[in-house]
Amino acid sequence: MTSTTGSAGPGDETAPGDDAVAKPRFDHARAEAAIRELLCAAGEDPDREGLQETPARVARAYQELFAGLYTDPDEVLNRTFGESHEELVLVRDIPVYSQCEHHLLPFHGMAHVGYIPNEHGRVTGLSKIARLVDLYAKRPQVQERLTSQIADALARKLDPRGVIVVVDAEHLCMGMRGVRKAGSTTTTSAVRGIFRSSSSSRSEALSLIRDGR
Ligand SMILES: Nc1nc2c(ncn2[C@@H]2O[C@H](COP(=O)(O)OP(=O)(O)OP(=O)(O)O)[C@@H](O)[C@H]2O)c(=O)[nH]1
Ligand SMILES: [Zn+2]
Repeated sequence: MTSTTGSAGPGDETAPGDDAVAKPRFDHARAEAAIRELLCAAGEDPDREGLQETPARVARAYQELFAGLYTDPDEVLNRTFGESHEELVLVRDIPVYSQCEHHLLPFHGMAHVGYIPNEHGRVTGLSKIARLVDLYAKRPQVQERLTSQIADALARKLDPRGVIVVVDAEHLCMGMRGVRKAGSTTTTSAVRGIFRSSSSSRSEALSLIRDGR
């Protein structure tokens, strides 16, 4: 099994029993110590009653929020099946919760993912598309990279005629701090194949994404 993240990344250790390829995993003890240290740095007392279990809780939360670092995207898309459908398949309004890699604050919104299968009609289960979005969202991210990683994984595994991905999201680092523009949203798109070369295919998909018709 190959790792998705190469050699760099948090918890960069070999999982027990996997001596063939170094597979990164979340280092819970290290994360817990770091959260305790952060509380100290903020002038808090990590031993006061309300905070005693916080480092362990936050470490568990981050293990979940960064779970996408430890899953191979190719595994998610390994199960495909033949279905003679050579028109658009579009999954709209997939909820996205990610963390901006600059501030480790959430950005959240919706992803819309469409593709046109190739002439062999290889399609994937609809849930696998939502799993793919989750996998790339659950890691320190920027919205542009999230969008293109989803498109590239689908292009690589399904060899479709085209892929279109649109993500609309609000970044809390722009709302609750810094420039404080709560409610502003960012839209990113990535198009591959026919959606790049044909403006009419792209417009049709975009209007389905926006209006459902
Ligand atoms: N392009 C892009 N920028 C992002 C994303 N998430 C956060 N940012 C931006 O990353 C930038 C980081 O800017 P810096 O100047 O290094 O950090 P900063 O001083 O905290 O910036 P401010 O947020 O402006 O206070 C900010 O402009 C954020 O709005 C993202 O997904 N894509
Ligand atoms: Zn940010």
